[in-house]
Parts: sequence; structure tokens; C-alpha cells
Amino acid sequence: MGDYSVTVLPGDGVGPEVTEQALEVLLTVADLYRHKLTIHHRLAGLASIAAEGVAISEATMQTCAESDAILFGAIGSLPAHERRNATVKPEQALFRLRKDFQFFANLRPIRPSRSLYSASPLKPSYLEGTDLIFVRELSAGLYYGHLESVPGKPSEIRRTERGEEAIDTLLYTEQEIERVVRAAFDIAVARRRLVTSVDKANVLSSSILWRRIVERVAVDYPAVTYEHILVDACAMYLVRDPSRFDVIVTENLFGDILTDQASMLTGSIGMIPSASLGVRRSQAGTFGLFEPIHGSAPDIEGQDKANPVAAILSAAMLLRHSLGLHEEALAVEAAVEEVIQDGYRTVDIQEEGAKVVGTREMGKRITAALRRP
Ligand SMILES: NC(=O)c1ccc[n+]([C@@H]2O[C@H](COP(=O)([O-])OP(=O)(O)OC[C@H]3O[C@@H](n4cnc5c(N)ncnc54)[C@H](O)[C@@H]3O)[C@@H](O)[C@H]2O)c1
Ligand SMILES: CC(C)[C@H](C(=O)O)[C@@H](O)C(=O)O
Ligand SMILES: [Mg+2]
Repeated sequence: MGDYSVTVLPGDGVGPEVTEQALEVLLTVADLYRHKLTIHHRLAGLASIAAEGVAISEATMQTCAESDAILFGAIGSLPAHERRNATVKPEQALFRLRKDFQFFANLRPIRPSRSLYSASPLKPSYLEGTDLIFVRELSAGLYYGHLESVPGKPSEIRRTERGEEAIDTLLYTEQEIERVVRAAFDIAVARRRLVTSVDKANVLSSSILWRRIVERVAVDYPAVTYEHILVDACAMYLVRDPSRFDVIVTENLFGDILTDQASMLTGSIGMIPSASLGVRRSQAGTFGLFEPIHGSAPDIEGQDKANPVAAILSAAMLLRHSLGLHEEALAVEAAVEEVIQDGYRTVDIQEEGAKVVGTREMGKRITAALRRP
């Protein structure tokens, strides 16, 4: 029996709806295995801006720092054009969490369930055997050019004599590349031992450095096969032959885009969880942030339509990676699979003959299916 603490940041839009279900699962599994779980509920994103004027407060950052893990929903719900000129943006909460806690490795597993093959736009024959994991670099690259901590590396729109111009900076240090590449090779050792490094080395300097560092790291992993592929070709292979991949490692923006695309192999973006990990150890694992890869889904907010599976599987990743509770994580994953096999579907994965249920009922059924193996 362990004693753990988790900070919960439900965020905006469907964030609170799916996080409520994930939290119920987490509390139930903790109960089942007799662990003590202390939950700190805090605000992030628009919810925090409305209440405290900032996307995430110092006090909330401190609470996160004192926890074993962070369970995150989603942030941001206004259409981007409505808040284009706002200086305080909900996304800043994520950037702050990722940068301050150095969450450099973002794991996004894509493993289509056989029971959901017909929910995917791809034919089942293309999906068979697909089991891959993205390791997306998360704390550097284009996303961070705007930070004052990177002087002279701007991200801005500026006026010139010829009109406006815009600039973003894609900066990677060799240390930032090496640590995420190493994380990918470490993961591959325990899987099918194939790393695919995705870049745009035919154009970008940052990708040329990235490739060099992959070559250097690979020397330490003689049992792992690796390949380099260009990001545009990767987008094509993900649809043509997804089962060829095992571990895909790539920089921040490429990883953001490719993972939303790859989510459709499972039928919906509402199915894909993620773990954002750094170097800090928690009492039995690695301190991390766990969230679905989807956003606040303003188009379905408040309608009990969001698929809670991505959030629930993120809770499973939290159990595994930050609390070191492997059996408990498997119990959550088995409960999700059981409910799907029983034919329950949220609208995003609905198929002919399926029993379509809302966010709450899907969550309730998964909670009810939890048992100790
Ligand atoms: N990590 C995060 O918090 C995160 C991630 C992505 C986007 N965002 C933010 O979310 C807002 C909306 O962005 P967007 O519309 O481009 O992306 P989105 O992921 O919110 O939604 C894209 C589409 O997927 C659907 N969808 C998303 N999650 C779903 C779920 N659980 N079940 C069923 N359908 C689901 C939505 O209804 C929508 O049609 C933006 O402000 C964006 O910045 C936040
Ligand atoms: C909200 C946004 C900044 C974020 C990202 O691009 O990293 C999201 O799309 C994600 O995938 O977590
Ligand atoms: Mg994204």
C-alpha cells in the first residue's frame, strides 16, 4: 500500500468532463489496491485566467512540484481569432509546465484495438499489427522561440517598411536532442528494438544536427536498429504501412502534427493518452504530466459527447510511470478494452450496431469494469 499525491488540472472545454471520468477511475483503482491517493484540484488555462489573471499561478506550480504526478485535461476553448491580441493565453499553462519541469519526452502510444478497426477510416488490413509509440520532444524547438529566456531568438510579428513580417525560431541544443533520442532508444530496448527518427534534414539545420546526434547515440545501443526518415514521407507511411513502426522520435512540432494524424488509426483522437516525462524522480517512478493528446474540443463542450478513453488511459500511464504501479495500470487498460469489446462507444468511435453512450456513462462503465487480476 502506497501513499501518493496527484495534482489535477482539468482545464477548459471538455477537459473537466473527461478528467472527471479519469479521476474516478484513478480513485477506484487506488481503492481496489488499497493505496492512499491525495488529490489537489487546481485551475489552468482559461479557467485560471478568469479566476487569477494568469494561465497557471505560482501557487499551482508549487502544488504540482510537490506532487508525484499531474493529471491534466485540456486547455483553451475560444476560437483563436477571438483572442489573437490577448497577451495572456491558456496555452501558456502548458508551456510553463513543460519548460519549468523539463518534460522533454512526450510519449504518445498508438495501438489500435481490433474491436475498433471499423471505426478507423483505414481498412483493417492496413491496421493489423500496428503498435507504435511516439517520443515527441516537448520542451524546446519552435514552441519556445518566444521565451525571454532565449534572448535574441524571437517569435514575433513585426512592422517593416514593406509591411508586416513574422519570425519564429527553431533552436535545439545538442543536449536537448540527445536526451530525447536516448529516451527513445531506451524505450525501444524493451519493445521491438526499432527506432525511426523523423526529421527534415534535407532542409533544416536543426534536423542535420538531430541526425548527427541520433547516429552518435545509436552507437550505445547495438541491439537497436534505427532509421532516419523525412517528416513528409513519415506522414505518408503512417497511412500506407503503420505497422512498420515501433518507436518514432521527432522534434516538437513534427510530433504534434504526426500524432494527431496517427490517432485516426485507432478511430479517434479521443483514444490517445500521453505521458510527459523529465528527469526528476518521484517516489516510485518519474515525475510527469499525463494528458490526452486532444484539446478542449469547443465544438462538443458541455454536451456529454467527449470520449473519456484518452484521459482514462492517461491515468493508466500516470500509474505506470509516476507511481510505479504497473499492475494497476494494466487493470485500467483491461477495463477500457473490456468495455469497448462489450460494444460501448462514444459518438466519435460509433459504428453500426454499437451501443452509443455519453462521456459519463462510458466513464462509469470503465470504472465498473475495474478489477484486480
Ligand atoms: N493539450 C491541450 O490542452 C491541447 C491540445 C490540443 C489543442 N488544444 C487547444 O484546444 C482548442 C481546440 O483545438 P482544436 O479544435 O484544434 O483541437 P481539439 O483536439 O480540441 O479538437 C479537434 C477535433 O477533435 C474532436 N475531439 C477532440 N477531443 C475529443 C474527444 N475526447 N472525444 C471526441 N472528439 C474529440 C473535436 O470535437 C474536434 O472536432 C485550442 O484552443 C487548442 O489550442 C489544447
Ligand atoms: C495546445 C497546444 C499548444 C499543444 C501543443 O501543440 O503542444 C497541443 O496541441 C498538444 O498536442 O498538446
Ligand atoms: Mg497537439
